[in-house]
Amino acid sequence: MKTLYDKLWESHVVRTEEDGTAILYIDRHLVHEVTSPQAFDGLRAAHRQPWRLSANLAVADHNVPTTDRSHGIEDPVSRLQVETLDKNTREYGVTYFNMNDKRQGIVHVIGPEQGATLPGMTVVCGDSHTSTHGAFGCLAHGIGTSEVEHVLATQTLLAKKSKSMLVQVDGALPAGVTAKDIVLAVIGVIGTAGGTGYAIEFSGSTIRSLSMEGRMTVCNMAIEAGARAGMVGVDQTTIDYVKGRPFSPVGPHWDRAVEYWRTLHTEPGAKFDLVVTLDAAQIKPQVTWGTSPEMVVSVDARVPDPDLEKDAVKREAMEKALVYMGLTPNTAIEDIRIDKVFIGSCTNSRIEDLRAAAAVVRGKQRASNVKLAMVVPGSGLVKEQAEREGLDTIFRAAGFEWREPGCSMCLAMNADRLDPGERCASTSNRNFEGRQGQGGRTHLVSPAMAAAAGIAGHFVDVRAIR
Ligand SMILES: CC(C)[C@H](C(=O)O)[C@@H](O)C(=O)O
Ligand code: SF4
Repeated sequence: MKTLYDKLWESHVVRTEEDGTAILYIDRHLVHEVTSPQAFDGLRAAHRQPWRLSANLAVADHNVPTTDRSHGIEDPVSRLQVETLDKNTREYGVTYFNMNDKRQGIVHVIGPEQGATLPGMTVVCGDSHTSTHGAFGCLAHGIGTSEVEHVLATQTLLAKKSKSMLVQVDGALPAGVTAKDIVLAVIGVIGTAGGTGYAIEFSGSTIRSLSMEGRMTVCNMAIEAGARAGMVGVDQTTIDYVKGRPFSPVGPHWDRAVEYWRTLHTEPGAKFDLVVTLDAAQIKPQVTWGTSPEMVVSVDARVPDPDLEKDAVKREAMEKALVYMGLTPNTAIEDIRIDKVFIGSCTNSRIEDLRAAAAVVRGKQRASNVKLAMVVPGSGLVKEQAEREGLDTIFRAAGFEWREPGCSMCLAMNADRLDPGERCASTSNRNFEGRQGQGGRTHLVSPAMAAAAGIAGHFVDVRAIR
């Protein structure tokens, strides 16, 4: 009996050495400006050409401004980064969505949106959140810059098979609880090292009931649980999403593909190295309080007290995090006031996320203590769709800024950032020290929770305002 991971692995192994090192064939290589310059330099130095040009798709996302782009990029570092990708993709003929192309967006949003990510593929990118694409029944993970060069040159990757973990979530998701809350709750249970050495398959009736957007949110954060890859088996939801996208197969190719894709799930009785189960009914909206995604509690809880932690290492980490976050133990999460709101990132910038946030802010006003609330769509196409639905008008009327697509304040490689000491309700995936700007304080939440915090000025339980 095979797991989905076994099937994906076996169908891509070119050769396995005695020590288990394998050469994996790569179907899709996504490229962005941060991790590709040296790879292209290496290719150039070795007088090599990309092995299979059409497997590559490039986009600029991390360094692009989210304000008017018609005059280019002001910051010289970001400008050089993006111009280098412009130049490299032109020189090698790689398909590229430049920053003024409406298909441009965060690499993990545009891959699926374009149908460049298809079930059964191996998908890599020089970016840790490539795990997102596993939502399509893909084996998808991040690679380093030297591996980017290797994939460009050979269309293969050296890899070792991971252990397998099943995260099984069953039951109906309570109102106001989202895919983001599921994955934060999972990380709260297994910890940020819990997935180390594993490929995680997310399964169970709750996961199956999620849209593709929700499944992507869950797989996106598999990396924050320490796993290299996260994945979900293919079902009708997957196939419906993929149909008719620009890079998707058509005609007889489509039919044959669908037939194969339907086999991409774990067989009943297949064994996993580790199984973790969660009851969806027990999951509440989640808010991180610390500087690691595992430092997370439910919105109706309080900031934990390190004095109650028996493990000395953990206690010290908690104390340090609380100092950085400027929080006092036992403060009710709902009493934490915020300065900024960021709705965006490859975790939560898809149409469904923007709809959920807009539903909360509709007809209301940003709190006076919230200096900035920004909504950054994941791609130009998401932006266009949202505008068709009037979501931009709802956000603007509520005092939220409506921006151009990109990574933005998820990691502050562009002009969007927190000032030292500022506290942010953010829909992104990492709350590390300085992640959103030096000295900035990040609380990870779902889009609805971020929107609600922007209106109230502090965290509130979205279940209460529905
Ligand atoms: C810049 C890039 C290499 C990085 C990653 O790998 O994840 C970034 O996207 C992030 O989220 O920290
Ligand atoms: S949105 Fe954030 S997490 Fe995603 S790729 Fe960009 S920087 Fe990385």
